[in-house]
Amino acid sequence: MNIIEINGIQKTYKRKKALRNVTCTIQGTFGLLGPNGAGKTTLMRILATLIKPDHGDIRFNDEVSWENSSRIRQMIGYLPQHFSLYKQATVMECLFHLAVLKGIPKKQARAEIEKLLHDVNLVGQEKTKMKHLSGGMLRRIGIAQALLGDPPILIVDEPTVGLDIDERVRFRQLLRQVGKNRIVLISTHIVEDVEETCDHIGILKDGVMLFTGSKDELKDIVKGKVTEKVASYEEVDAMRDRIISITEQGEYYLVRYLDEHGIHTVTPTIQDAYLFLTRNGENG
Ligand SMILES: Nc1ncnc2c1ncn2[C@@H]1O[C@H](COP(=O)(O)OP(=O)(O)OP(=O)(O)O)[C@@H](O)[C@H]1O
Repeated sequence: MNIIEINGIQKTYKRKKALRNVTCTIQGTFGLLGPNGAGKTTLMRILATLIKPDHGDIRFNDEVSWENSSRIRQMIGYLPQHFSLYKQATVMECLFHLAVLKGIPKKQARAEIEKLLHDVNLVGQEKTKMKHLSGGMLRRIGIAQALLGDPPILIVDEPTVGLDIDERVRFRQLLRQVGKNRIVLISTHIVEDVEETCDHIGILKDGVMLFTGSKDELKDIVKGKVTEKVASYEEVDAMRDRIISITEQGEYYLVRYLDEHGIHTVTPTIQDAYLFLTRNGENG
């Protein structure tokens, strides 16, 4: 099984510490979840070999060092947060150009692009100009270009930002499907992205990796610590630092909140655990 081992990565911009001694293992479909400014894009860009860390090392399958960037680049497909290329070109022209840049022989490129367009459900759009694609279609073309050359690692930064609900659902399904036979690393601040797409989760805040593990392991952290009750406006106000969600019920509110000593606890979700960790720091 493919595996990326990240060991003691640090990165500072001027005086801002963006990553502090990040150590973790990435395999399967891995969702990197964190609030704005957590350091997600910095870690993605380091993994995509676009920037270098100040300290630490990364290895792929225990053999290839990330310092061998030309070898690593051949193994990575990368979809940055803002992907929009060659607006005047057609889908086929754009993908063909990128395939040639990736070193795919011209004779093979067309057949590979046709297969990828099938995989991302965009058959029939070969002649559509890039500027006429919807946000969701553009993200799917982004995945197709990242998969040119069939890399064993796919890195996707903030995959569903700017997509409508339908497109989000379809895009998450696509990521699941392409993650069947490669590492897919997704960075996001949207809990549903990792919930529906990833088997493994990492939670990053202020440059510190607070958690890595499975979805069940994450939920276990808040087992017995999530409660629901009907409360008045005054009660809601008093507990506002611990609230996860509020639903209006006539004059009252159904409040879901974190309570270490809760009596009537409910089954925790990934969102509960994420809020617990990012509000409280390491291990709560
Ligand atoms: N080129 C840069 N120069 C200076 N500071 C930077 C630079 N890039 C990022 N930072 C800072 O480093 C920290 C981490 O940024 P990063 O973009 O990696 O976080 P993020 O989790 O991806 O956040 P977002 O979701 O908002 O993009 C932030 O405080 C950011 O302001």
